[in-house]
Amino acid sequence: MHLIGAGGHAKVVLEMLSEMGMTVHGIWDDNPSVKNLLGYPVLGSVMSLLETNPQEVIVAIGNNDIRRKIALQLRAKAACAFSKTSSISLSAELGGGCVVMPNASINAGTRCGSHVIVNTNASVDHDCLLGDYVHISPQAGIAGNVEIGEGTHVGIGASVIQGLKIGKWCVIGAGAVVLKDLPDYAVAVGNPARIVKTNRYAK
Ligand SMILES: CC(=O)SCCNC(=O)CCNC(=O)[C@H](O)C(C)(C)COP(=O)(O)OP(=O)(O)OC[C@H]1O[C@@H](n2cnc3c(N)ncnc32)[C@H](O)[C@@H]1OP(=O)(O)O
Repeated sequence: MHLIGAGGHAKVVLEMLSEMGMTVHGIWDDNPSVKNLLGYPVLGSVMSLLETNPQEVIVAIGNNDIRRKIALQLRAKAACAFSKTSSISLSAELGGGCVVMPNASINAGTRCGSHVIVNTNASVDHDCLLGDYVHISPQAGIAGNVEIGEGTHVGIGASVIQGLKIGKWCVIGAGAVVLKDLPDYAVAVGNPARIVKTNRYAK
């Protein structure tokens, strides 16, 4: 197993992989000034890893758009990482590359696409649908039957009430309380959440 990314998010993922008893063969990052992660050496750039045709990789980068760009270049199996303190329903379905952090919950009937992050203490309740590259930040709460489109970032401590449809590549600000559907690319903040701008970087 190889780990792409050597930042803070990767550090938490690395600890979870070690808890799971997985052997990490190498850590790779495009920032040459990062030399090691938790005592593991950083071996080189992402491209230098991809040229070796690795068998199994986890893209441990918190930024949804960067994670997507790297994931699209992968031919290797995208591995998942789960904290032993996370709670994932047996009826939930997760795609490749998903990461579920300590004390996060994913309840019955929820389906996550690929490379989804459910961060520390976040709660995704029953029958939700999370698109590829979604990131649910620490302490965020997603009620039942919520649909969240590809690449959307739900900020730390935000809440989304039941049954809503959130578009793709949205950003929901820290602590926002979302009471209505949001269109694609919306950046929404506050309680109740209001759209303040458009997220253009991923268009
Ligand atoms: C383990 C980890 O670390 S996971 C990472 C967790 N990180 C997060 O959850 C970060 C979430 N990001 C935010 O909340 C950001 O503030 C964003 C993305 C919503 C907006 O950031 P920017 O695009 O830089 O916008 P900017 O800071 O210019 O804010 C625009 C307006 O919205 C307001 N605003 C921004 N964020 C919020 C917020 N969370 N709640 C209320 N108002 C907010 C600003 O005060 C500003 O208002 P003004 O125009 O009246 O001055």
